[in-house]
Amino acid sequence: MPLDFFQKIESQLENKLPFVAYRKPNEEMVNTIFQKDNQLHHLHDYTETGFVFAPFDSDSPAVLLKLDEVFSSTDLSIVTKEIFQEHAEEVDVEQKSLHLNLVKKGIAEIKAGSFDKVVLSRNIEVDSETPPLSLFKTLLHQYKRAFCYLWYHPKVGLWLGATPEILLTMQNRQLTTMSLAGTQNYANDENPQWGNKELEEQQLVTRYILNALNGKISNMKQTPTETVQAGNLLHLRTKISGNVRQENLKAIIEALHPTPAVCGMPKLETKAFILAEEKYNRQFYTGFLGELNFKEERSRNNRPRNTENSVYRSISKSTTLFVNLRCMQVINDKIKIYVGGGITKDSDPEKEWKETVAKSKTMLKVIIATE
Ligand SMILES: C=C(O[C@H]1C=CC=C(C(=O)O)[C@@H]1O)C(=O)O
Repeated sequence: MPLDFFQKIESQLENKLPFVAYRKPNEEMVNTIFQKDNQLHHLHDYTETGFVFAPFDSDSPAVLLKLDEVFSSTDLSIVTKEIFQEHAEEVDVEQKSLHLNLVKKGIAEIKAGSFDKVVLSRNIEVDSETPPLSLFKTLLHQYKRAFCYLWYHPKVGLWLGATPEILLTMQNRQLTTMSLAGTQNYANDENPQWGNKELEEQQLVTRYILNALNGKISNMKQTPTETVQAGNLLHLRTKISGNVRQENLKAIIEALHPTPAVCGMPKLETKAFILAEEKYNRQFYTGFLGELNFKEERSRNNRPRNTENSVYRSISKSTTLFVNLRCMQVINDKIKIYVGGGITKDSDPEKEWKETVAKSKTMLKVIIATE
């Protein structure tokens, strides 16, 4: 029953117990995973089963929620205010100048040959006393094509988001991932045009992924690059798939994360630059989250009728991880929204600032509509 569904989440939150509620892109089903105690479990080798919540910096541990109680509902009939009225934009002069300087530093390093691309970010603090569950309902209502989630652990914090980016899905040995980068505002144009900066920025991510997976997967395929909508924005996307040679999820995730869609190229140099130069801690923004080694039961019907059904049931493992973008963190009566963008030699600092402003609207609009 719909009422019970949200009431259960509410009481888990009141009891300060860990949980996640989420809906996958273009699906109806909202899933919840509850942990029965407040223990903090860390991930060790990716052979575990549970819901993973990993930070940007893989030198910090990823959190694993145990599947103590799992339930789902499709019939939620969520009604929230239709949002998307534009609101007057206040420019935070100090934030803007800090971000422009950071971007200029990044461009200077690229021009000096230190790296090819770096993703630079910032966070925006907003006052809000809106209950997180109400924010989550608005997310569900507004962003049907995104992975929408509300994640909570009393020892870690509370995060929400509506991300357009898959890190990877793995069903038995079949892997899919994507290269998502390049941004422009959505303007209801059937044939949006992309500039060279965006095309190159996205191609660089595709090349990185193909290279990272080289030797690890066979039968590698990539789709033609397409434009995809994410809320008020458009991005360029190429899907990449193949068969994993040796089932080693840890090695594949370590090869992919963080991709140049959220970090840079080369990985180590740009990660060091980000950690040193961004004057705040990204924590779980640009990390990843999702189902790890979930067991799915499949039954096959094309067998003789009079044989035991159970013989033809097989258990398969599936992992579905999303990159934590378009997200926010609730800290008492404050909300932090996290945004960033890919910087290349052709970046214009003013445009990069505007891109982060545009990206921040994905979450800002949710806060405004829910108040
Ligand atoms: C880093 C973010 O977006 C990434 C994903 C898509 C497009 C991006 C870009 O155009 O810069 C970023 O690589 C963010 O939303 O904070």
